[in-house]
Amino acid sequence: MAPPDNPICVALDTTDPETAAGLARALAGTVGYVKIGLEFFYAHGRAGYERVAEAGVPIFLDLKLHDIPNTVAGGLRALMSLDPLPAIVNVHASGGPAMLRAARETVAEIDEARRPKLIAVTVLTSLDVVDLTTLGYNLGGEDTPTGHVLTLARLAHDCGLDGVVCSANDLRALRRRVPGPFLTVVPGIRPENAAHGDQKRVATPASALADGADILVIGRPITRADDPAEAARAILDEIGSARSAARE
Ligand SMILES: O=C(O)c1cc(=O)[nH]c(=O)n1[C@@H]1O[C@H](COP(=O)(O)O)[C@@H](O)[C@H]1O
Repeated sequence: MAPPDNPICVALDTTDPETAAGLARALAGTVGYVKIGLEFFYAHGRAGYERVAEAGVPIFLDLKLHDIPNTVAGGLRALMSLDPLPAIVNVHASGGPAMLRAARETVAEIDEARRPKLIAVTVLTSLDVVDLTTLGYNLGGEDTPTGHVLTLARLAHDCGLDGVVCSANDLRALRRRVPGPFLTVVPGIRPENAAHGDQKRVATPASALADGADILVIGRPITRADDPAEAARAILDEIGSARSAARE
């Protein structure tokens, strides 16, 4: 799968439809995707989605489905009647192999040219090794969640999914150990000096791309800026400068 031309995906985490649609319009032409998540979709559903879609920016519909296979398939099938279809949809890899295959079969009902990419969330970027241990995961003495991310990524790959959501910290191991092409969508992105907020496993845009990210999911550092389009352009410039420096 070829990496997208513009890797920036902006998370429109708001319940205000004017704000979401206004951001999508302001960012059109500057970013590759916008992301609609739980907050906005629970508040405004299809109508809100269609309003954001009017800006013409491809949409990552981030609803992180996680349930029994039949329910996830039913939920995804309902989403496959959205117009326009999202470019990307996701489920939780920890829903297990039967659920992942059911999800894959459901999106495959759409013809290949229009079919949304289906990706799986591995370990949330808000969780660190202490959280995973609290949740009862045996990390085999490792001090990062990467081993668990790899297990879930291989599972998603073997079930026919198009890629994963993971942290930048997992990318090098993932690129070595999971065969490509496999889309890597990476949240927890923070430009130098930006507040981390609730994110625990973070990286700068340039380092995430250097380590193999295809898409960078960025919310608050762009949406809370005085001028979101300018903030997105500054991140693209930073990425461009880092790439030129790496080539020299
Ligand atoms: O699936 C996601 O997009 C996601 C997965 C993950 O592990 N971590 C994560 O932060 N996200 C999403 O990425 C966005 C990050 O937003 P900011 O922290 O504001 O940049 C939010 O919309 C999260 O829901």
